[in-house]
Amino acid sequence: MKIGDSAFRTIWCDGDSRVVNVIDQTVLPHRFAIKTLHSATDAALAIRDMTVRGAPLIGAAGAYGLALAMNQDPSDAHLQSAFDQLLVARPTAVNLRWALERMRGHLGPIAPDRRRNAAYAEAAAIADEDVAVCSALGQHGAELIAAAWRRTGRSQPVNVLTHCNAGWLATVDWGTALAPVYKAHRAGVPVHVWVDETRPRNQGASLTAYELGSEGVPHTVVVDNVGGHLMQHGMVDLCIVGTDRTTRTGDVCNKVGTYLKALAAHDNGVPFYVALPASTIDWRMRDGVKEIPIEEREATEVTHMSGETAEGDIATIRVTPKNSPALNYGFDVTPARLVTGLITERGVCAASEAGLLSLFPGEERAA
Ligand SMILES: CSC[C@H]1O[C@H](OP(=O)(O)O)[C@H](O)[C@@H]1O
Repeated sequence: MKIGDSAFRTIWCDGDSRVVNVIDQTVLPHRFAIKTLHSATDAALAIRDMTVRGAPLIGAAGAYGLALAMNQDPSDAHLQSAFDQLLVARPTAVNLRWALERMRGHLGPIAPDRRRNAAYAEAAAIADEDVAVCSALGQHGAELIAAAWRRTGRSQPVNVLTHCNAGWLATVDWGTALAPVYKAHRAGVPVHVWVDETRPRNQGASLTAYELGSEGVPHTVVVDNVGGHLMQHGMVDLCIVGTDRTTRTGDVCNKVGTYLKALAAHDNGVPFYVALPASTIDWRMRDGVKEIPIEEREATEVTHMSGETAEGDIATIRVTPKNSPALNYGFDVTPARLVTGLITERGVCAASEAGLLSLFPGEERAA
């Protein structure tokens, strides 16, 4: 997507030097900085510290992390050790395992002395596919927004509520939950987005607002807990969120707080959609609440906040008493019964095994 007059992806390879560049998302929106990755360790740290974040982007970063590993040492042992190091960088987004397993499966049969070029090519293919897939799901989702606009008699903008950041910064480009918003906006459908700030890392306030502002999409940043009030007062036409892992039965794991938005939407008859590429479906799992690993991050993400001072400096402050413990679960699971539909690159389906298999036949074997 565009930043100013320049088009960007979130991750790209400098072909000559074989290093990997990423937008440093820890300093947005106050700074725009590029971080260069030279090794699998750099990639693992970038995933772990959320320099790069968002399920599809985490997958692409893992893939390029293995390419960087093959650039250093293409041996079987290093392929496996880099795979293991990258896999544990963050536990919830299934895209990381999906991308690493795809890369290892592709590289394993190749002679070590021919792995480097093959690794960069496969990582680039994963990135390019993500762009195409998110563009396609954006088109399917845009039709839902256009239908909502028609239901208003084309008399007012469509109000979409989203949680966290599932925009182009969470993918290689376009995004998942925001891809339909961008496609609708560019097609002339008036849309306004309620942006959940999304404590504690504030991906909504810092990243979603930044993206929407750069694209000229009207939006309003709101505190996480106002969503239910907005829905009670008819101020939300539909919710669209992303996901880090969706089970074959349609249970959705997403940034913590998503489940509470889904409950409020269900209680107020507001359609609740989840946008996801196939790489986010975990066909091995059936019960999201029981099976999906929920990342627990450092308590300091809750007890402290970072931002820009009046002087333009980036500062971090404590927002809790020094001796108050804090608990920081990063995700929660929304049961399929609360999900109106899943927006995928192949179309929109019910949040159910039958719905997913109607779009992705042949996955029965993973039952
Ligand atoms: C398109 S996946 C976006 C997904 O990832 C975010 O989590 P995090 O920022 O911690 O990587 C959040 O769950 C988003 O919905």
